[in-house]
Amino acid sequence: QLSANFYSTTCSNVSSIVQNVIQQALQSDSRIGASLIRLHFHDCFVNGCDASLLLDNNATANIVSEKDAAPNANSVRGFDVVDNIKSAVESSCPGVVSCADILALAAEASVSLAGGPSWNVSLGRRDSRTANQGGANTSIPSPVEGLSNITAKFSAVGLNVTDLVALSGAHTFGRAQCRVFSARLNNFNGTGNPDPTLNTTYLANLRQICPQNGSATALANLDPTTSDSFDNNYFANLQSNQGLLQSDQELFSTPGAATVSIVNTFSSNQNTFFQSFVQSMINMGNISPLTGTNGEIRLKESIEAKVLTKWFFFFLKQRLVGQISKFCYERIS
Ligand code: HEM
Ligand SMILES: [Ca+2]
Ligand SMILES: [Ca+2]
Repeated sequence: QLSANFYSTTCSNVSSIVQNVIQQALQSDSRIGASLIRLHFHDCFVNGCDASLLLDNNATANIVSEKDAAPNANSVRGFDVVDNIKSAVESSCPGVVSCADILALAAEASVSLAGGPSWNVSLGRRDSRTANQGGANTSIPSPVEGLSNITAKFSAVGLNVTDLVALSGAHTFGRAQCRVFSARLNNFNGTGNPDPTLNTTYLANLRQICPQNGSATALANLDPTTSDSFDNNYFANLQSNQGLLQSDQELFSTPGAATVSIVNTFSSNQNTFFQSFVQSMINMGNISPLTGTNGEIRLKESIEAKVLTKWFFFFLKQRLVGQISKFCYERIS
């Protein structure tokens, strides 16, 4: 249903608009690309890729925001850049491009700007009028729930074990807070010892970043070797017991798991990883999108902007629209 040329007549340069805003944002925040691809992931796993994640709490509209679900609260970031992207897209192509497609395009741009593969993003998703906080709590994998549960959560949205390993490769960039992996450092599962699948030098480094009475929100690189580049080093890290999250290391260290040989393949051949990653991003981006006349194209237009449109003050309208900041965070009907 989705198609790469969905906006070819209505917003033909939408990809480059998105890419330019992210390139700008990267100047002051080397982490932002990682944060943006994660938004697409956390959106797609809950009610499909429909920008449900972006809706803010709103009692009158009956929205209980997914942003406050456990996997997202004090964790997902990058909404200000989503704002800037929507704003830039609106000033070239008013009212045409969905927030859900912006998240998909931002994910691709973030990967390619970090040195990873580029691909044609399938487009035509529309935005939800609902959010599902309960769904976000149950459907998004936790880093401590074990490989079989995580595999089941991927399977529930139509993704297989190859998708799981390939997409986990997104942990080749970005950061994680001490609180999501510190259980591995000292008293793993009540053993009184650290996780035995942690490389000892790496363990010592992590203990420095996350001392026992230190800040739970201190940050470690998900990829200790090439922290901001999109490459296949993540898989070599797993082979040397340097996966940061329990869920990362289990892909390689679970005896007999189907994921082990896939990690080995991706570690030995970056091209194979890149090709699989692209295919799996397309698979993830296809999770139950709203299309046709379902959903809406979110845009919080001010009353003034609507009146001005009526009176054909088109340039003024565009300027006004450019000044509204909450584009993707409220449903419009
Ligand atoms: C396989 C199951 C997965 C689990 C359990 C998981 C878990 C996590 C956790 C716990 C964090 C750190 C959050 C924090 O400290 O605030 C994180 C960060 C991240 N995740 Fe995942 N993740 C998974 C899959 C994915 C997938 C499929 C993608 C994208 C395709 C992805 C992309 C990222 C990125 C890029 C970051 C860093 C974000 C930043 O620096 O802002 N993850 N993940
Ligand atoms: Ca969603
Ligand atoms: Ca890397």
